[in-house]
Amino acid sequence: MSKSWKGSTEPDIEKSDSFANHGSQFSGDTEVRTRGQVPLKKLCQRGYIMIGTIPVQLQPPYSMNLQGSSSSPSLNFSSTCTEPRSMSNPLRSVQSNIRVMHTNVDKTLLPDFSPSSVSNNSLSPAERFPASNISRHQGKSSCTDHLWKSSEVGYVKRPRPAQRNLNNALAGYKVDPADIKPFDICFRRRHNSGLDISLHANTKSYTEVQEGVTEKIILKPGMVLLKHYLSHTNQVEIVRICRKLGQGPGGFYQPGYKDGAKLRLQMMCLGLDWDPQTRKYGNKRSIDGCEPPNIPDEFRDLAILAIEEAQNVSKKKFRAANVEDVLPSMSPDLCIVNFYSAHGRLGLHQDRDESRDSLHRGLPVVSFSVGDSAEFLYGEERDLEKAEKVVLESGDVLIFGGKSRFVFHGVSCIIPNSAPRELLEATGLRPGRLNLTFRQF
Ligand SMILES: O=C(O)CCC(=O)C(=O)O
Ligand SMILES: [Fe+2]
Repeated sequence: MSKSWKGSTEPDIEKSDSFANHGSQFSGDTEVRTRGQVPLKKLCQRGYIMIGTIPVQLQPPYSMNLQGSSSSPSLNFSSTCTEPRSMSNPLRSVQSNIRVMHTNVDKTLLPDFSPSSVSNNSLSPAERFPASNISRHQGKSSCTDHLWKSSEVGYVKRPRPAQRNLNNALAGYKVDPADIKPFDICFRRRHNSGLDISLHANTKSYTEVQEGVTEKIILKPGMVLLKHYLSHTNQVEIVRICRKLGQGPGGFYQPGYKDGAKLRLQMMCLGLDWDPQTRKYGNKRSIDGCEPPNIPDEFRDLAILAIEEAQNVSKKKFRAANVEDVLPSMSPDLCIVNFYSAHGRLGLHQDRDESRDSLHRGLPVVSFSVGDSAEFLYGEERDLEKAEKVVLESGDVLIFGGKSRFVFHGVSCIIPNSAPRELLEATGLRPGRLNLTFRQF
């Protein structure tokens, strides 16, 4: 998303109590973000003293980056999501056209709607991300904190906070360990499903709510909803992989804005990092210098197949000589993964932080929903009164490109206890919703 979304109009943001102490962890100036070694003299200028050869930080944040708009009109969703909703689809048999995802993982939210964000993209992709930088790293993390290691079961050992802070300070990054502590989207005792699932007491079974051929709904030209497109196997793998990546270097964290407000979700970027403060993409994230994990091939393949499916239905509907004019193809090179807990939301926004070329061509955003359902709003204007509403359920894929690339959209609420029972039993997923949005920079 061009997370402008999450930015300025975000109604669900909460002010961090610890803003005074931690706000600038996210908003260092460009010097602070300088990659590689920071000259010791500069460290001292920034509030470090030297003890022997070790620079020690005296104060938290030096400079707050307050440039640009940090606030915007607040939009209040009048949420009605208090009850589980009945799922709309009748019983169907499992669709066959979705590949079962492989289990090998090659190691590996959000935008701005202000018109100015497009002008931020005035450089070509090549200028902003030279080819050498945009290629994904293979296997190894280049996180400044080289002590992070994945264990076989997918958990990570991290260095102690003091060591981590020192490493990052030396490398020019400022990290508040509280903001990057590993976030596990699943309950740890996943095999004790009786205990876990009791927290989702009203969950429905797939067999009650879906299974079957994908229902394809054209919401607007270029905007297609594929109901129940992701198979159970796909969804389980998505949870499993996101869980693992989310706890490693470059994994989930709760992002914040320049003004210290926090987004009401956990976010992780794959392929390229998206910075909610600058609304720009980059190869490393500014909080701790970690490179985003690669987009797993399985995810990419599913996203591409979903676009083809949406193109097929669009072609029929609009009798287009060239379906690319209605809904262009896209090869994802970045993915923003959001985990919304029960109270997660996302304000109305447009996704427009991708490259000028990508936006100009209307290359689509592909959005996967897994877990609890969400009330999703969309419309031509940033106006809640005029917005249309659709419920996105676990397994749904939403695609918006072409003329709908700049549609305003947001999540007004997460519907409690609406995740499929089998998914929870297979994964131990916590209450909440996993959303993956794929784009091409
Ligand atoms: O969670 C969703 O369905 C929407 C996410 C979104 O709009 C974004 O990440 O830009
Ligand atoms: Fe978005």
